[in-house]
Amino acid sequence: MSALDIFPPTRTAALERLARFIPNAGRSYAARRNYDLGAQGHTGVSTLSPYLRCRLITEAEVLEAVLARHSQAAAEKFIQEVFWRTYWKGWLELRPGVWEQYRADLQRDVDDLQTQSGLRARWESACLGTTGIDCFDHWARELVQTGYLHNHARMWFASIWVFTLRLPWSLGADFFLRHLLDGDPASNTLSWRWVSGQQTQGKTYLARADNIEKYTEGRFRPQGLATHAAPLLATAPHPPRALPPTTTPDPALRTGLLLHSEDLSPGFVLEQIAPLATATLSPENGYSPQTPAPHVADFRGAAMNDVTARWSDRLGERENLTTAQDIITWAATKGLDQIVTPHAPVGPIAAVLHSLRNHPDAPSLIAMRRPYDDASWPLATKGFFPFRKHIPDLLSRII
Ligand SMILES: Cc1cc2nc3c(=O)[nH]c(=O)nc-3n(C[C@H](O)[C@H](O)[C@H](O)COP(=O)(O)OP(=O)(O)OC[C@H]3O[C@@H](n4cnc5c(N)ncnc54)[C@H](O)[C@@H]3O)c2cc1C
Repeated sequence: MSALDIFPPTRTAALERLARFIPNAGRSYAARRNYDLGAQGHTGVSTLSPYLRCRLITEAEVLEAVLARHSQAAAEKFIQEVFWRTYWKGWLELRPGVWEQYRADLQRDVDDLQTQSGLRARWESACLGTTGIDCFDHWARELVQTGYLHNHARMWFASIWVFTLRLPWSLGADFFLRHLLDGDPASNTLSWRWVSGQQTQGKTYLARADNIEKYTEGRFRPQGLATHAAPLLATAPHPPRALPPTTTPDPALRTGLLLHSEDLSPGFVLEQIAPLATATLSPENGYSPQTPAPHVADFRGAAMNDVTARWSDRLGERENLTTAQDIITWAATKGLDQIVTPHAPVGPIAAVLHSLRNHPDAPSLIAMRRPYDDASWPLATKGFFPFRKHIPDLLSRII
């Protein structure tokens, strides 16, 4: 089955998946979430991540549905995992330089692939799943075929990549970003940093054969894994910035709506505006200097078609754009005074919007942040454990 057969890119598919999962979101999730039973057996987890990633369904909707069926205590573990996503998004949003640093490190490592044939051969073998470490090879192929990996497999895979195969962490993060349907600048970059010991200073994650054997129910017991995981060279600390303020649209102005795959639930924007025209923004690959798997762009493109079809009576004419200049031309052609868009967190879409803002001919750009993000992101100043203490309060305020 292809990635898009497993993850149909529609909101209907997301809602059906959520409904199927809800009965298991309580204590059974806590008991089963760490077991990776193979591509056909990811039943202990929700597999909602591709949908949450582009907000075909939102975190608030998922949490609300879970809390309608389970108590907060029973669903504590699942709720915390959703808030891991929220925490990583907020953490990176407060420190956009970490994404820039990753992009620079990655470009350097990709350049090394051109000049160091030994490194290139080891990297290709890891990406093709021909290292001889059976579990690792299996996950490399599962990722390429399905666009998804179980969380525990991601942790083991990243650890083996860094500490056993001794490959640069940024090339591993890039391999994930080019293939995961849920590939995310925040969750992916920061998780790889966490495994390799750069996120929580001095702490690394070591994949152990007995742990892999237990949580794959004996499918694998790899030999020859690294027995030590010394943290990679620590990077300079990144003090958090304040979140930039948001502005509100002026309903009296001629308004265009700009949609993008960072947030495909535009209801909260359409409560405030009646757009004369709508454009969808799909920048040329800004996730990687290398070619991404076609299923990633196909998923995002189809998800965007799904949202524009569902909201068609509210959107006016629709165009597809890729650059800041395209947006300026579109706004001029339609005579727009104001462009309204859901806020795009750190990543390639935010980069296009940033260059639009700096362009002298650009119309005013209003990026609307959700109350969920506004309430939670500023709390991601330290580690997850201080952040976690706020979850009950956040739930009472935003759900
Ligand atoms: C090296 C590495 C790379 C990762 N890269 C990504 C990525 O690019 N995009 C991404 O969405 N997640 C990433 N994760 C986090 C996590 O593995 C996935 O979110 C999870 O496996 C998705 O499966 P699920 O929807 O079945 O999760 P469930 O267990 O059902 O959890 C529900 C939701 O909570 C969120 N979530 C769960 N666990 C985590 C976590 N540890 N960190 C952040 N959010 C979490 C996801 O949105 C997920 O859909 C990464 C983890 C590691 C260790």
